[in-house]
Amino acid sequence: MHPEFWHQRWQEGRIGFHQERITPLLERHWDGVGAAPGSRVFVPLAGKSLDMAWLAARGHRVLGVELSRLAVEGFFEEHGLVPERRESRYGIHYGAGDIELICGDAFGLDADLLAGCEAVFDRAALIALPEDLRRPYLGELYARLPAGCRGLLVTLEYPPHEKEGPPFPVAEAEVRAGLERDWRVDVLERRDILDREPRFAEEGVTALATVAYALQRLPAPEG
Ligand SMILES: C[S@@+](CC[C@H](N)C(=O)[O-])C[C@H]1O[C@@H](n2cnc3c(N)ncnc32)[C@H](O)[C@@H]1O
Repeated sequence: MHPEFWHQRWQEGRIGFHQERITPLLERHWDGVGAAPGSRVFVPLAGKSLDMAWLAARGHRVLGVELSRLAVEGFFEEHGLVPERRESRYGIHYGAGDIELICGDAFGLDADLLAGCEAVFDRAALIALPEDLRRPYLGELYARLPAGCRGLLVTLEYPPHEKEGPPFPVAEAEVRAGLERDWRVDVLERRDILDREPRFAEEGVTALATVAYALQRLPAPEG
C-alpha cells in the first residue's frame, strides 16, 4: 500500500483495525513464545496498539515503528505520556519510559537498529501489506532481526477471491516460504472467527480464521 493510503486512513479516522483491548492471542501465547524477560520487543507497523502498553507492563522494552504521526502521537497522548523526541536517519523517535516509537518507514530500519530486539510481535502488520510488500517484509525486514530472536505472528486466512485487502489473507505456506530459511515457525493456534467478524461475512467472506505462530530466529549458518 502506498504510504498516502495509510496517512489518509488515520486522518479520516478510518482505523477499524485498532482494538480498544489487548489482542487475546497475545495474552494467551506470549509466555509460550519464550521471549527473555526484560527483552526489547520490536512491534512493526505498530499503529497506536494497546498491545505495546501491555508488553511494557510485562517488563519489556518496546520499539515500535509506524508511518503515521497521528498514530504515534495519539498513542502517547492516550496513555497520558509526554514523550521525548529526537530525529535520526530512521525517522522521528518518540520515547517515554520503556516505549519508543519511531515515526518512519519500517522498510528503512536496518540490522544496527534492530540488533537489540530479541523479540517481535506482529499483529495486523504482515496482513496489512499486499503480496509484493510481504515478500521483502518477511525476507528482508525480518532478516535484520538478530539470531535467537523470538516472536509471535498473528495472521488471517480467508478465500483470497472473496474480499479485497487490507487486511490480506496470508496462508501458512506463504509464512513458511517467507521465513523458514532463517526462522523456526510453529503454529500455536488456528481459530475460526467468522461468527465474531460480521463485517467480513457482510462482504461475502465464507470462511475466516486467525492463526498465531511462534517464531524463533535460527543461528546464522557457519562459514
Ligand atoms: C492495519 S494497521 C495495524 C496497526 C497495529 N499493528 C494494530 O494492531 O493496531 C497497519 C499500520 O501500519 C502502518 N504502516 C503501513 N505501512 C507502514 C510502513 N511501511 N512502515 C511503518 N508503518 C506502516 C499504518 O499506518 C497502520 O497504522
